[in-house]
Amino acid sequence: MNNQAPVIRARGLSKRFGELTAVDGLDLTVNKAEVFGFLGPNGCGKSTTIRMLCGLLLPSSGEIEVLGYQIPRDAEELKRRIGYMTQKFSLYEDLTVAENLEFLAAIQGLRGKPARTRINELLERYWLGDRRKQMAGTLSGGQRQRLALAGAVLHKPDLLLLDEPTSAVDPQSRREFWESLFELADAGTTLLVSTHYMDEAERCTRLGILDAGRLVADGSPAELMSALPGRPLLIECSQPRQVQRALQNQPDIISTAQIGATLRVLSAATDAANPIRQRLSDLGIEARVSETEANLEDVFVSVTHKPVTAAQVSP
Ligand SMILES: Nc1ncnc2c1ncn2[C@@H]1O[C@H](COP(=O)(O)OP(=O)(O)OP(=O)(O)O)[C@@H](O)[C@H]1O
Repeated sequence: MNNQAPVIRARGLSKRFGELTAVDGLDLTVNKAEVFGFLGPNGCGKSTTIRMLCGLLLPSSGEIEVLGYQIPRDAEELKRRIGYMTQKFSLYEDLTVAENLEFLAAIQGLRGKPARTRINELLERYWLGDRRKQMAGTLSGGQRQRLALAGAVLHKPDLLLLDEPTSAVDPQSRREFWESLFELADAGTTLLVSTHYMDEAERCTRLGILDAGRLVADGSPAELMSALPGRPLLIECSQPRQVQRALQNQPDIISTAQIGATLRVLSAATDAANPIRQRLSDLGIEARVSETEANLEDVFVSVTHKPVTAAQVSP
């Protein structure tokens, strides 16, 4: 494979389940050593896309090339070169930490000293050295995901596909997990990670936002934020709900979200502050309106027209 060739290249990728189009004409390119984030509302087609890219699910139409392999035709060869991990713990709960990795190594034909060396290295790297004899079923959420990651990279894959790997873990474990992902990317592994969390999305080198099976934004977090149409504004007031009602259904207002006593408003107009000040003053509402820096939540709301839920915002 030529070094310049993308690691993942999908064109016109679609998946239909009966009447439902889960993935709709997706064009996607992921380059070597990128940490490509897949962000999108529930049910927008992230898992379905990842499963097609791994060769686990047949597309209804479209072309996929991963690491130079045509998928689904070369899916068996591809499996040896990729790691795949989901939020659901897929290892054996009644085997110990070390036994799980030994089992995976044996399946991949890695035995004896090379297997022991690699397993010890992974147990150290993923802070599981003192847990090697513990049953996997008794590990904490964060430890389970670190074990699953160790299992997914045991055979040193060139590409790692992770489907919401941190959904079931606490914020501290999520940060540690992401440090491990960056170590892998630094060593040349390409990563595609789906997530619900904005703080994780912000850390990706490039992001694709999916909505109803379509790619509605693609770029680095900084590029997406600078391309945001219109302006985010902060409105400080004593009655944010009253202000929210006053601005709802106004032309140019894309979204309003209450954060404590402040209202965050996204407006499609470039000079939105003055008309808003005027409208609130006409209604006799006292408020301080100021422009603010765009963040990824603004991008998400503007391209999907869906609110960001509390669970998606960094704790
Ligand atoms: N095997 C299946 N049969 C029928 N419908 C399916 C199947 N798999 C997925 N879907 C539907 O396809 C759509 C996309 O699902 P998918 O799991 O890819 O979304 P997602 O973006 O990963 O969602 P979430 O963030 O909630 O995990 C959903 O409406 C889902 O119900």
